Amino acid sequence: MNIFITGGNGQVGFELQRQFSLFGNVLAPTRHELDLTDANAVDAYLAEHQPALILNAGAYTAVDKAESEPEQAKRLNAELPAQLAEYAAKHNIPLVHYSTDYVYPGDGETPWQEDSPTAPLSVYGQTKLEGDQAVTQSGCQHLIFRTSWVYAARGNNFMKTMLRLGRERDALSIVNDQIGAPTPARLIAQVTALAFAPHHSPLTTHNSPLSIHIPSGIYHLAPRGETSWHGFASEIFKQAQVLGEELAIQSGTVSGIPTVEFPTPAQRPLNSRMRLTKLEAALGVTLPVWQHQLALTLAECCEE
Ligand SMILES: NC(=O)C1=CN([C@@H]2O[C@H](COP(=O)(O)OP(=O)(O)OC[C@H]3O[C@@H](n4cnc5c(N)ncnc54)[C@H](OP(=O)(O)O)[C@@H]3O)[C@@H](O)[C@H]2O)C=CC1
Ligand SMILES: Cc1cn([C@H]2C[C@H](O)[C@@H](COP(=O)(O)OP(=O)(O)O[C@H]3O[C@@H](C)C(=O)[C@@H](O)[C@H]3O)O2)c(=O)[nH]c1=O
Ligand SMILES: [Mg+2]
Repeated sequence: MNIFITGGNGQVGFELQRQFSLFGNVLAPTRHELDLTDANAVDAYLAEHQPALILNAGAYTAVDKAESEPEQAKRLNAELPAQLAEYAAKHNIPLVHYSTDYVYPGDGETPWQEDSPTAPLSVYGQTKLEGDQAVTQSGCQHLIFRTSWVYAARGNNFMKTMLRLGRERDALSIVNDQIGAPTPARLIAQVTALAFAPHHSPLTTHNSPLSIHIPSGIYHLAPRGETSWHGFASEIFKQAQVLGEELAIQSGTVSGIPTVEFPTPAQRPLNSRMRLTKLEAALGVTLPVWQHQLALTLAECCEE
């Protein structure tokens, strides 16, 4: 059975390749093998490989650049998921899709729920929302995991930017009024796999490893707890130092600044808090706290 992973070289897609290789034959074409902006090529790929499951981790994730490349962002973030969902509905196969805290307006301090009103502040957020809506409306079996602040030992992310800057500089200013939860790509892939692998007992009827065993819908997926980007950066430096990283910066010397002092092309939400109870209840799990998840990820990239 073929499992088609888009964006398999990205942060989430790579970890999905690890987890789902137990469940079937993983197909994860690189951008040279399959250009996801080419709708005809995607159709031809689907027709040739007849996947039994699609995990859509491909996306346009350059938040600032999306402001000046809205068409490209829309193709990857809105039209591609619509196309995959249409295929999934027609062939009665499940689709997993990934979404973002940037679909929410970011006001207030109350954690968002999956059915909270959306109001994206950026092109990236708007195109991601259109993707979510297309998947929801397609009628296919689906899971949409809304996650936030994704990082991993490989790929481009805030943690790796901070490790690089922390080696080069002895002072940094980081925004302290955007609040959310940093999520390791590996946690996202583990949780995705759990949604496909129910506990078996000899008394239960066999479930296919390629069918979803929780209701279709949107689920928030992040670790427990909350912090700011400044808090995340400070914790990265504190933990990296303990692991023996040679840093020019001390965790205590990172200055916190308001968003208005760090102008960027795209506006980002101040409140990215997300309630996690829907996912925890559906899967029967307790999500781990973000600090311990950071330790696991840092150990991977700070180890000599
Ligand atoms: N990163 C984050 O902080 C967050 C991400 N998400 C969502 O999670 C999902 C996964 O994100 P993440 O793993 O971080 O993203 P990455 O940017 O790490 O990976 C995206 C993948 O898509 C591929 N891709 C992009 N354009 C094309 C194209 N034209 N043809 C073929 N492949 C293409 C990239 O290929 P290549 O490797 O060649 O560039 C890459 O493998 C996305 O839906 C994202 O919106 C949600 C919340 C936070
Ligand atoms: C490098 C740097 C960033 N910042 C700020 C800018 C921004 O508000 C915050 C994080 O920077 P980033 O560029 O990593 O942020 P960004 O790329 O917007 O991260 C987002 O990516 C998309 C794909 C998502 O879906 C979101 O969940 C979120 O993870 O830190 C500083 O304050 N100082 C700095 O030196
Ligand atoms: Mg980024």
